[in-house]
Amino acid sequence: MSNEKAIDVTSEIGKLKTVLLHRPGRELENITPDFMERLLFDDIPDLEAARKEHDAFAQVLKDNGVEVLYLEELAAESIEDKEVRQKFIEQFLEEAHVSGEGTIKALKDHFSDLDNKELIDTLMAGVRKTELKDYKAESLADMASSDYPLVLDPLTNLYFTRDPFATIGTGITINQMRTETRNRETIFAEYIFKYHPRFKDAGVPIWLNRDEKTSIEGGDELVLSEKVLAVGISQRTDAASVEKLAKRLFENNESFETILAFDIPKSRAFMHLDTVFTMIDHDKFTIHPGIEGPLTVFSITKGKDGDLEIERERDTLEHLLAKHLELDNVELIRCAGGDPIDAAREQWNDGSNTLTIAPGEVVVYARNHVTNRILEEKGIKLHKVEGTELVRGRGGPRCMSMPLIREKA
Ligand SMILES: NC(=O)NCCC[C@H](N)C(=O)O
Repeated sequence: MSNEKAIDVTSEIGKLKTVLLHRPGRELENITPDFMERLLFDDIPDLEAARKEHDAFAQVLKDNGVEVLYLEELAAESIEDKEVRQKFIEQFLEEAHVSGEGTIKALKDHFSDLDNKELIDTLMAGVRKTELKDYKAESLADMASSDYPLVLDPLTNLYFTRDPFATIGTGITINQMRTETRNRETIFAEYIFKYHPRFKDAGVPIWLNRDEKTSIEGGDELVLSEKVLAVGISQRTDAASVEKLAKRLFENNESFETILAFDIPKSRAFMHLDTVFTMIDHDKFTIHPGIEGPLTVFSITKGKDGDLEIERERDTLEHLLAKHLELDNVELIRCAGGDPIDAAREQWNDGSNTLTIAPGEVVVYARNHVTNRILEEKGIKLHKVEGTELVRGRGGPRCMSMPLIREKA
């Protein structure tokens, strides 16, 4: 590789160079109505249609000069060493709480026939009881009856690559996720940054790791500029994680000077900050009007002796963003223009969740036509993609992408 850094993201809007995606896999075919809520889905997607939509999304990125990397490929390339592969399987099964010696043995036999890519796809998809041949009950845990049809749960949310780890500057946070169902997603990041040839010797700092006691998810982590981050305190991210992140960044001399903590309502519709607020140009942001009333913003800066200086911002969001980003003005573009019915409908379908691929140029779901028309009227260039199946997991283009490298904005 050239002298480019492995990770380099100092804004939400600089031209996107390299991005990480996950093509929806068989995990979506292990969602059933009974377990849908726990798996964080609101409906059952059609895998083939979801893949078509996702491929079209990836194509838009490639057509715009973006290098697209796939999580499943990087993960497979990270476990080429036999011992690493073995360790990975052990850790994965342990964290999945697979119990029963017979079950574990049958799963390991099942995996032994698979090459690395097939293994990763299978671990992502989960394993049904009916897939295990030659299964012999050996322990009480194997023998006790259970109606549960899976021996290994699927990781249904992997195509939302934004959340399990997140890039900030030249480093990453490997996230302690809020929910049990998403926590194993971060094992892939652990192995990629430890063992993948592209990343292992690149000295990528890990600002927060997956064993933290408080949670944070990438949808709450927004890099507004080289100096300013916005982090949501949300249904998924604890205030304590924001403080830890601030300390780690300030201690390690990254360029960041201010963290704006956005305290947003804790609800499923607004699960992360990026479901209600994204940056789309130097001075333009999308926002869902539903959070403007209840929103409180705190600014966190470096205090004395390693302490943090925390202040509650009293100004309007426009003014405080302009002040911290050193701009004369900023414009907030309201989801569906603020119409209470259209805004609620379109935010639910990720109308505020844009992926910016260059200043003033974003990828959006075509279905949010009221918001899209307003963005176009404001001079934003839109790449519209279909998201009828993808949106059933409640995430949009920003949620489905993790930028690894952006040009300076
Ligand atoms: N950044 C995001 O808002 N990601 C969307 C995640 C959706 C997923 N079904 C979840 O509930 O975690």
